[in-house]
Order: sequence, then structure tokens, then C-alpha cells
Amino acid sequence: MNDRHAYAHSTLKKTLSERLPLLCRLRGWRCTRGSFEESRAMKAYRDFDTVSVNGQKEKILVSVRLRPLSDNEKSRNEVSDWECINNSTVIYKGNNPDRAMLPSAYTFDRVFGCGCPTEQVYTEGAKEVVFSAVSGINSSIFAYGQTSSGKTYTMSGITEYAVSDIYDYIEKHQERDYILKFSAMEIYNEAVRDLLSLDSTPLRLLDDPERGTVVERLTEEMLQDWNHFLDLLAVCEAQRHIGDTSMNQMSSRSHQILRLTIESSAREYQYHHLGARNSSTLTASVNFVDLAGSERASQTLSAGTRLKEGCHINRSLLTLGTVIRKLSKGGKGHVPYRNSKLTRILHNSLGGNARTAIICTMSPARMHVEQSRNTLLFASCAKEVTMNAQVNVVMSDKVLVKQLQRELARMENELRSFRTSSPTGSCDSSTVLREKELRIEVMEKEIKELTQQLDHAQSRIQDLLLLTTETQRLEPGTVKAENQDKYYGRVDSSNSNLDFADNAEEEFLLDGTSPKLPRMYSKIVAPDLLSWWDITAPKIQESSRNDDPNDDTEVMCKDAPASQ
Ligand SMILES: Nc1ncnc2c1ncn2[C@@H]1O[C@H](COP(=O)(O)OP(=O)(O)OP(=O)(O)O)[C@@H](O)[C@H]1O
Repeated sequence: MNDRHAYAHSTLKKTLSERLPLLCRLRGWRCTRGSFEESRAMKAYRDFDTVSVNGQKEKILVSVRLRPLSDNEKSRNEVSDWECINNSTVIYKGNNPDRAMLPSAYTFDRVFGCGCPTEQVYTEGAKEVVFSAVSGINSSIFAYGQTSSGKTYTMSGITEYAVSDIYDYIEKHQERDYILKFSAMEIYNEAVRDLLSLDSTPLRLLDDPERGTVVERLTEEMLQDWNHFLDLLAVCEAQRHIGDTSMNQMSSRSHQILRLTIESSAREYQYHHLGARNSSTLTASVNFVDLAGSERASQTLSAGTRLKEGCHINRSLLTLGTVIRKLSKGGKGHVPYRNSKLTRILHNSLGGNARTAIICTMSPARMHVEQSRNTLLFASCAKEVTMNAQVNVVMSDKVLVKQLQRELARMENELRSFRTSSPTGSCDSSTVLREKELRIEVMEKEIKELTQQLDHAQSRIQDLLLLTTETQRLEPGTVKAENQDKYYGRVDSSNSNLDFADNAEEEFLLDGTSPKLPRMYSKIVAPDLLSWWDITAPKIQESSRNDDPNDDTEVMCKDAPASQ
């Protein structure tokens, strides 16, 4: 980065950091830290990149889907023990006395009976959540259930319906530019693998303070069209670990996460039409999560590799169950997200910044009643988990600068139109200016006068201080005053044995002493303006008729009367 770029960079950073919070406040947005792939250097001023709006708390949308009895189950003469009695309740019809104490009816947001097509499951149990991503809210759709219960069947259908619907939506919303990106991974035996890459090296998970857990070097394909998407799905299907078990010939041995990221921004010509808010760049991901199914080794008859896979699957599902259970109780205390890669990666989709729908799949067969109840228990807990989804408005540097420039131009226009719409606008402002100038002149004059008065007062204080210092230096029996040769004092000697005539004016000498007053009683403080004293002549003991400085006989000194 050369100097000019560095300067532009720092100016831009300053502008953004100063103006964006203000803009956000004006628009009622909340600023949070960014969520972008970015270099460290750029991160500094990307702190404001992600603006979240209307953080909304809502519960996970939980549905249950009952599949028909499979051929395998039918061949074993299995009976259906479960039935959906309405849109939201599934009941246990069995009459096993051991289970008499357990609940027989379970209620969820939606339940889908064995005759329900996947399209309906998508429309009623996932579509709304999926479409949050179009408006900038992260979302996740999970399929959870025991092995062979229909998770892959359900989730692959939902993924296709969802992406197809999103393409339709984009087609109908030409006012915005959309970019779709697709990535895919599987967690197989606790190792994360990129399903869009032939390299099967496990991928590392990184903890990003802003984005949470990030899968390092995960391929992200820019989707060109619907067919491109189908091609990528086929690649994922071919790459995913699938195995033959006694329960399912095509059993998924890994958890699969397909991620569609939708970025949208207003087309240039739409900016003014839509307003600043709707012209923001939005970004959100929707995760399609097809979990591996819980399984019992006794039922799947697995051994070796299958057994090992089953152990990993069960362990990670156990952690998922624990996380959901803890979150359903308010998420207080430690939530063990880090105990499995699955819960680490899906942290945000489980009680974080996302809208989530879980579809729990069940086999109606009696032989699976235990597993089905566990699934319903998991679904019941999931119902209680509260999410906090937020709109992620992402502004790239370019978009952000553009938006700020537009905002600035708009404000300047408003100001200009305000001035022109006010007929006295310019005249008023010059009058106000003139008034202010006059006021400043008057104030300057006042300041000048006050300064002069201050100088004068200071010089007087100086004089007084000087005099006080000199007075303090006067010896007992001395009086000092400027410009006077003599002083006169009225001496009250009525109570004195000294030789004064009553109220007689006595002459004091220039040195302040009176010829008639013993020296020690002539100790008179005489500021310069004083020229007259009332002196109470003391009684003096003969023995005291000396210059004893400790004699406390009173000598009064008063200001001279004004007439004098
Ligand atoms: N709703 C349904 N209607 C008809 N057939 C279904 C339905 N759900 C599942 N199936 C069938 O049941 C079988 C098992 O389904 P699927 O592979 O989707 O189960 P799964 O839960 O993903 O199993 P695993 O966990 O072992 O991968 C498949 O042959 C599938 O076609």
C-alpha cells in the first residue's frame, strides 16, 4: 500500500467509524462486528460491516414426519404403532403394558403422516425458515432421527425444493442482484471433509471471534444456475460416506451439511426508489443438515468399520442431544458445543443467530418404538430452544462508501432545499451574522473596560500590600504617613492618669510619637489615608512607666472622620 492509498485508507476508516454508527442510530439499526472473509489489515474498519436489525427471539420450528412401513419392516410383519391424529399431534397406539406410564400423545408445530409428500413437509415445515436467508437471516434445516427413518429422503427433497424456490424468487425480484454460493461438508468419524473437493484430507476448524467456528479451506462454489446446483449435489452424493447396514442399504455414515449462501444488493437504479435501508447488501446462509442416524449395534448388526462409524455417530448425536437439552432449559451454565465437531460447526444454528427448523423422522414400526420415543424426546426439547435471529446487512467497502456518499448527498440536498424553500433564508442568516458581529464588538469594549479596571485595582492592591509590609515593619511608638509632617489625634484621657486634656487634639511628631504619650503607647498603625486618631489614653502604673513592650494597655486607632 503506497502513501496515497494509506492516506485514503485511513480517511475512509475515519469516515466510516465516525459516520456509520450515526447512520445506524438514525435508522434504528444495531451495529455489530463484521462477518466476512477478510485480511487482518482490512478488519480494522470492517468492525462496522455487519449491521443487525430487529434481533428477534423465537423458538425452533419442530416437525415430525412419520414414514410408511418399509418393505423390510412389512416383511417382518411389523405393525404401525404411531399415528398422526391431526396437524400437530402424533399418538402412540400400541398397548404395551410396560409403556403405560409413558405419554401417548406428542404435540409439535407440525406433524406429517406417512401419506404426506415431501413437498408439503418443505412448504409447511421448512420454507418460511429457508426464506429467511433471502432477507439476510441465517437459517438451518435439520433432519434428525434413527437410522432408516427417512432423513436423507426428506432432506434431499427439501434442499431441492428450497433452492428451486429461491431461484424462482430471484427471478421475480429483479430489483436486486443476487449471488448464490454453495459449499458442502461431511463429518465422518469426527473428521470434517470437503464434499466438493477430491482431496479427502480432514479440514481444520478455526475459532473466529466474529464468525464463530469456521471450516478452513472449505470450497465455496459460486452457483451459476439450477443445473450447476444439481451437478454439485451429485458430486456431494458421490463423495458422501454411505454404507450398507441391515437397517438401511444406503445408510449415511456421516453428518452432511450443505450450505447455500445468498448475497443480495439493490441494483444501482433502484437505490432511490428503495431507500437506503432496502438498498443494503444482505448476506445469509442456509444450512441443510442431514444427520447420520442413531443406531443400535444389535439392530444394525454392525461390526468393524460400521460399528466404529456407529460409535462416532452415536457419540456426536449424544452431544447434540445434550446441547439441545441444555439450551431448552435456557442455556444457563456450560453448553458443551465443543464436545463434537457437529455442534461446534452448528453452534449458531443451535441457539444462536439463526432461524432453525428441525424435522424429526420416525419409523412407525413397533420394533423401533424405543428409538422413536427418543426421537420425540429430542424433538420436545428442541421445541423449547430459543433462537436469536438477526438480519445481516453486509457492506463491502465499495458499497459502504457509495452508500455514505449517497447519504451525504441526500443530506446536502435536504439542506439546500430547506434554504431555498425558506424565502427569507439567506437574508435571515446575514442579519443574524450582523447581530452577532455587533454583539461581539460590544463585548470586546466591555472586556477592554473591565481589563482597565482590573489593572487599576491590581495596582491599588499592590500599593496596599506594600504599605502593609512597611507598617508591619514599624517599630513600637512610630507612626508613618506619606506627605504629612504632622498628625493630630483626639485623646480621650478621662480614664487616664496621663497628662492629656479631655478630647484635646494632640500633636504627633513626624515619627508618630506624641511628646505627651509614652513611647510604647504611641504604637499606632497608620495606613496612608489616616490622619486622625482617637486615642484612649491608658492608665499607667508608675512602675510600668517604662518601655515595656509587653504592656497590654489598649491603644485604639480609628479612621479619621470623612469631614476631616
Ligand atoms: N416418507 C417416506 N416415504 C416413502 N419412503 C421413504 C420415506 N422416508 C424414507 N423412505 C425410504 O426409507 C428408506 C430409508 O430412508 P433414508 O435413507 O432417507 O433414511 P435415513 O434416516 O437417512 O437413514 P440413515 O440414517 O441410515 O442414513 C429409503 O429407502 C427411503 O426411500
